[in-house]
Amino acid sequence: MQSIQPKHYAVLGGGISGLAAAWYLMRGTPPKTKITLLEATNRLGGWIQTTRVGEEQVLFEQGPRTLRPSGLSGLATLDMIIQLKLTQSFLGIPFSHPASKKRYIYYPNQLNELPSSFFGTLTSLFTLPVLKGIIPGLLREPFVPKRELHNNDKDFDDESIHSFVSRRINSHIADNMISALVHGIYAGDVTKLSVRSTFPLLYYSERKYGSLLKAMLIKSSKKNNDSIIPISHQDQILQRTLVEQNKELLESVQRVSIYSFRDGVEELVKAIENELVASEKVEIIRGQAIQTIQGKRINGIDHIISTIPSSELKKIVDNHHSKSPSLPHLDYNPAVTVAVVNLAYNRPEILPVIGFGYLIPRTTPNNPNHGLGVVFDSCAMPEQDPKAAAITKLTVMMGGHYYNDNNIDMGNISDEEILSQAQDLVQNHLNITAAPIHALVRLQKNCIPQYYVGHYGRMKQLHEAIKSNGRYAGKLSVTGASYWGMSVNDCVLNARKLVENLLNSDFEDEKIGVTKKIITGLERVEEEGIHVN
Ligand SMILES: C=Cc1c2[nH]c(c1C)Cc1[nH]c(c(CCC(=O)O)c1C)Cc1[nH]c(c(C)c1CCC(=O)O)Cc1[nH]c(c(C)c1C=C)C2
Repeated sequence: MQSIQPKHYAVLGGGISGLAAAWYLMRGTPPKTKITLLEATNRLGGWIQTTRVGEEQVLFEQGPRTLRPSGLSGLATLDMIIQLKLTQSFLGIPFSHPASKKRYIYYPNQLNELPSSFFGTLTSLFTLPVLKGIIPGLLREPFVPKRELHNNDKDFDDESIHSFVSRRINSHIADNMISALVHGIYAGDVTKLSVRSTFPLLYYSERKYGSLLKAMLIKSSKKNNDSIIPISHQDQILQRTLVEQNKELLESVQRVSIYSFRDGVEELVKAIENELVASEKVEIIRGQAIQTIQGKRINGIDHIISTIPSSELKKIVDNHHSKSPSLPHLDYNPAVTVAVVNLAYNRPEILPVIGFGYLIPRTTPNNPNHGLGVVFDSCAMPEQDPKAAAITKLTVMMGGHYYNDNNIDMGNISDEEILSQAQDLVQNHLNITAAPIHALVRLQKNCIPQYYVGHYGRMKQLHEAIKSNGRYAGKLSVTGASYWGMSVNDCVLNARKLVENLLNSDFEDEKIGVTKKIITGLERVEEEGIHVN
């Protein structure tokens, strides 16, 4: 990464995307560069939040609790972790560990263990109520015709996850297994989320091979190195570079399925924050929400990277006097609120099963508290609680799309009420009647953006609109969970690529004399669209 003229960058938002963008700018720019990170609240990290409570200092994760080392985005985060010297604190869980292998679905009134091996799969295909009808569905799948492209509009070729799975397998699987999975990642509604943007592997398997099973078989043959999901040239180069630079670490994490740190995921936030605070280039301004970014040059700032939710960006880019929005689609997708309740019990064996946890599909009857799932935290990382070896820790997650669908305003519901809902849920599902020794309630407001059907097409139009907007072209770029992937890994990778693109475009402009490329942060749309047929 290289840039010539020192510039002043503003990064809006102090969640993981904003922190990562500021950190990559700090490392890639010349000495006199100024980087101002603006965060509306008084804390950094967004929904990554780790808290220790009580005398035993029990660790509670109120946001993401583990990261995955796999894929290019996993590699980007690992690379960052090495640079931040966080490897000493690294806690990896191998694939063979129950917290990796054993996941459950609560349906209709019992825990169904999901298959984790081929032989496991065979037996559960016949026995699990949640997988009823999967055998005829899978036998039929290779013969289901590929969906026609309508009006030849490749950008808006899309459907809901529910419609895709019902069409190719059957609606029982979509309603039960897949709706549960969607609760465990997006806290979202399987009938509204875009298959193309949330499960691109399914979407591109059909587009490329005409069938999910055919795609799986072709991919499992060792001769085939083609990726099903299109990979840009930039990503291929980055992948090769990161593998080359981190060979040793990659070898050591080969068997790791998920990981965190001794003091939880927030260690990553703190490590980035510490380096930013120590840098002369960086100023962090907290507790101040930015009101507007109109005007040619805002207080001498050359470029703004917005990582705040797109609906918040809309409020500050739109000119209140004009009727049409300055930039399209920024507030199209809603985000969902998740009630996260951490519970600790002073008994080691309170759970009926061991594993990662369980998910609750939309079809589970009797779900008055809008439960999405429960994580069995103490199964995964007991090392995080050295002073409380004999405890059981759970995290109950409730709400998500249910709050939006039922117009529930959680602002009026007290923490005591939310805690009592979570206790009610674990009593009904897990038969836990004991009182917890510690409990923590956090309403994570609008924490997960929902990529509704047509998201790809809208992002392409947004990309074009930023590029052609006289006010914002070359001065504003966007990244963060609102646009393209909401996992921690996605946020880190997308921030890295945006900063690399920005700095390379400055370099080309000033050194080589070519016309500066306008970077929006949504460059991925240019590559991906051409692969749809
Ligand atoms: C019950 C609700 C939720 C659980 N986790 C989340 C919710 C809403 C949030 C969440 N889960 C994942 C992500 C993205 C990746 C990340 O940042 O780590 C987010 C925001 C990952 C994830 N969780 C599950 C799956 C299958 C995935 C995708 C990839 C992976 O395998 O890691 C399953 C799962 N989530 C929860 C439970 C109890 C569960 C399975 C039993 C909790």
